[in-house]
Amino acid sequence: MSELWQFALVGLAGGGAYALVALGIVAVYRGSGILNFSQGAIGMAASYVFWDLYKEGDGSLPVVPAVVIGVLVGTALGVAFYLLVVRFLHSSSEMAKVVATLGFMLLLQSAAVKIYGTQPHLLKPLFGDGKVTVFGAFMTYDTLAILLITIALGIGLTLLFRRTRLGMRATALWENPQAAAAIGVSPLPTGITTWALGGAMAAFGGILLIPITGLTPSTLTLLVIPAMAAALVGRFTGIWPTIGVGLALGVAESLMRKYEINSGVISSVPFAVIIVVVVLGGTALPGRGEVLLRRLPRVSAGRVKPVSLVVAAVVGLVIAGSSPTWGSAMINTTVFGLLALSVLVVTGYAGQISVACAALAGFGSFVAARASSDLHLPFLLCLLAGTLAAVLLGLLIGGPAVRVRGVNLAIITLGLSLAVENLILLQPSMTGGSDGMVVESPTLLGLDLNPSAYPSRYAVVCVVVLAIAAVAVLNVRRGESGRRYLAVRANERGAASVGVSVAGAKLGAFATSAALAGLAGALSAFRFTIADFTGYGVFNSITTLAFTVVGGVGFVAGAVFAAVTSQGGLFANFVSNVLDLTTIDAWLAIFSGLFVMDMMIRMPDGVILHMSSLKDRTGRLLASALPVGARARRDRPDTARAESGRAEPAAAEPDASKPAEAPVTLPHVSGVEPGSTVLAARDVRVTYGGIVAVKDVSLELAAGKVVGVVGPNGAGKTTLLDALTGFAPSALGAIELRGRDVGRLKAHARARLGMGRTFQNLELFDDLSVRENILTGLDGRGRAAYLRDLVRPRRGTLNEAARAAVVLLDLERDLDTVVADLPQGRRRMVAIARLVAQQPAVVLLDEPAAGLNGAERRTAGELFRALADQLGAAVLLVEHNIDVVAATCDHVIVLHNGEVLSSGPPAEVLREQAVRDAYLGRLTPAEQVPEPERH
Ligand SMILES: Nc1ncnc2c1ncn2[C@@H]1O[C@H](COP(=O)(O)OP(=O)(O)OP(=O)(O)O)[C@@H](O)[C@H]1O
Repeated sequence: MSELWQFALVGLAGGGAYALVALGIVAVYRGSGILNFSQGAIGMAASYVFWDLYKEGDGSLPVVPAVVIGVLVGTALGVAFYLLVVRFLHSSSEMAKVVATLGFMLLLQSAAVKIYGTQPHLLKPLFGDGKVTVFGAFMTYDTLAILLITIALGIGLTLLFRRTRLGMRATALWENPQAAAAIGVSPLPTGITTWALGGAMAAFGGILLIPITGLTPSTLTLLVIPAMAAALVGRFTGIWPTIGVGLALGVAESLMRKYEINSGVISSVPFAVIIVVVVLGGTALPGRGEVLLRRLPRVSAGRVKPVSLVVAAVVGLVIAGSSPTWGSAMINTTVFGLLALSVLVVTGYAGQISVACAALAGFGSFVAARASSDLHLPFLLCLLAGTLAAVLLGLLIGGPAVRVRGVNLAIITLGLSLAVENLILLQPSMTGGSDGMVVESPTLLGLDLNPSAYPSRYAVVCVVVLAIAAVAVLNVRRGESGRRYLAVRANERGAASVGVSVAGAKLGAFATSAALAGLAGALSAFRFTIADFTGYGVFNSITTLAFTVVGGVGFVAGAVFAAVTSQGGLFANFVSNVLDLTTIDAWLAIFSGLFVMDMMIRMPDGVILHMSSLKDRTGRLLASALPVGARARRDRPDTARAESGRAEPAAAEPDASKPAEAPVTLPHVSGVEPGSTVLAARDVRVTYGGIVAVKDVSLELAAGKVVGVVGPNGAGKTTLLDALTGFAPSALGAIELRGRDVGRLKAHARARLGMGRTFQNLELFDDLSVRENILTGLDGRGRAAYLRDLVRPRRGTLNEAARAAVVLLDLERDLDTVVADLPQGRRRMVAIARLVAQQPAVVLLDEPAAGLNGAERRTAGELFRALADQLGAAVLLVEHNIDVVAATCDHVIVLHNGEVLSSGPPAEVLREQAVRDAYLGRLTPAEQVPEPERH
């Protein structure tokens, strides 16, 4: 027992350092809304300065002034990064913010390697060898100091955010930046202060940790991962939960050390526990209002341009074959290119910030090498084995993405990559350690491809593989799976409402991405006679993500750009061998970090989009100088659209824009008898904590009838819709759709069975075109699409119902317009067209006429009626506008405080005194409830 206690006390030192770094992350997040992945790197840089000055008494300064200067350096780094980078990112995407901090991390890390090298430095305890006794066990002065400082900073930060004007301003800015800006709160003072504090805490944590972990550029930089995990449990704002988890992590690691548990396990298990906690606390779909409208990186239309492809492949082959050095650089480039494509699929298309590609590649490499060295499988089968193994691991790493999103997912994937690295890739018993594993020389059709002997031959194979992968990734973009990914990336709730399995799409993206990474790793396994797996650390994942985002994370050309400029790639070979600048490598790494930050400020959509718009502008300039005939030939209408990443028109389909010869009608939903009960709900109840939002509501919806639901704000109308459609996880009660119990089905499964809905805030896919928004509701739902689209993408066509809706709602001209560019009234029409296209048997409309003008409201009212009369659907209409309700509905239900106050024909119900009191009380006696136009 006392021994356990002793180990627990020892663990408090490391845990305190985790907590200190994590507290810095919390301070910075609360002050500027940014999760600083460079927190550990700031601590590392400051620690090197301290170590340089102190060097265990050999330097020029005693410990205290050296610590003070180290902490000041950390403070200055934090403030400088805020002033030069962060403050320009306030309206940037989450991804740009993450990548900018990763860029700073790369900059500090490569600068430290350049200046100090990678050899570890050790220090004796900073506060001497003294100890205090705590319940029979010893605690060193260092540990005591770390603990006291952590607790003092915890109290200080709590007071800062609760009691000071600056802290309250920080909270205001964090909770509602627009409102805070409107009352004149400037983000600058809070930003500077919190980044200064963050930098100081990172420095403190780093310096105090040197005697425990030693000092290397990577150890302290990677401290950010457990620190992020601790801050994640405290949701990046809770100071004391963060401290508690940080300390617990350190203690757990120390206790495992007592039982001599494998070091890989020690560094992975506590973290794994945190991941489980966070994943269990996550949700399958974001809640109402949780989806923030944010700018997403642009994505290409996915057109394969055969000429560009052939030119690129020929250039690649020529370079690959030109000399062994270029061949080698080409192998590096293509391997990086595959990794970048893997990032493109999961992060660019599906919007999941995953920092795991190197771990997946490492695993693919490991399995391919084992297949060669143990099973002596032929080269191609080894590649296949590596690829498939990575897919399995990818599904495992992607698992949390089903319930965790955004930067939280970035942290979790980082942690899982670290676990893969520690548990598999760095385990000598499995991989042969630094000795590596002997692989057989690769051959193809009898041709020896041994990269050491024939780098050009192997490079040619790699170029062909990359070209095929690039075409497959472009195909995915044009297919059903691509639309699913983009729908999920844009709006998970909207995607589920049209029947897309959000979890399925995320896992599909993770699997495809893992296949590409695994293939990259498998190709690398044969790079030399001995495969080693030490080069697949999290820094490689970070660099790949950062470079791909800089190139353009939505564009295959962006991935190629990232590959060409990567370490050891074609550009680096050009600089070191053609320009003969052999010492450039370290500088290139430093410039890369600077470049990444600069790009996130100036061109967050990537270099490629910028180059393409430059090309566009030059083209237009040239065109204006050309004779008229030549100009007409040049100005093909689809050029700008394809290059700007806008959607291209789908394959041949009847032209919806032609004037209709007969009045357009919506085609009848098949298999639904007019007047039959389509949806029956009994005793539906939804609670949110202590609030009962819907109290035992029962209702029936019949085909061809419109039921209106009215009630004051907060009556529970939307919650009732959420419960019926599967968006309220806490809902109880029985819900039957066409006689089938759907109460336990997820939202997307109910949508597939014919339950269509709109949302108050529309939940459209803002960065997709109107046509693509509608197509997402029409696409097939099979899993086969994830494989089939790689080869034969289904571009999709608008069905009869969609075409009719497009004409009825006057959307013909907007079909290829990106939805974000439409005014609100037109966006409402898109939401309705997307719904109609699915030909649902039940239609649930949540305030669909809100914000429409008088004429638009009348058209909308007619359309809601047509949904029942022509489409034959059972319609439930939540609406505040009594004119619309009276004119459209056959039956009205009045909700008040979650309960049915009254129900019946509109003319009767809307006249009831109790209803008027509850909801219509604002009407004067002179005002009459209009007579319904029909029953
Ligand atoms: N996610 C949630 N967490 C906690 N309470 C919630 C949540 N969603 C809704 N509520 C509460 O449930 C009650 C019903 O809200 P709901 O939005 O369904 O009403 P509503 O009739 O649709 O109102 P409105 O007309 O303003 O849209 C309200 O008291 C609301 O505050």
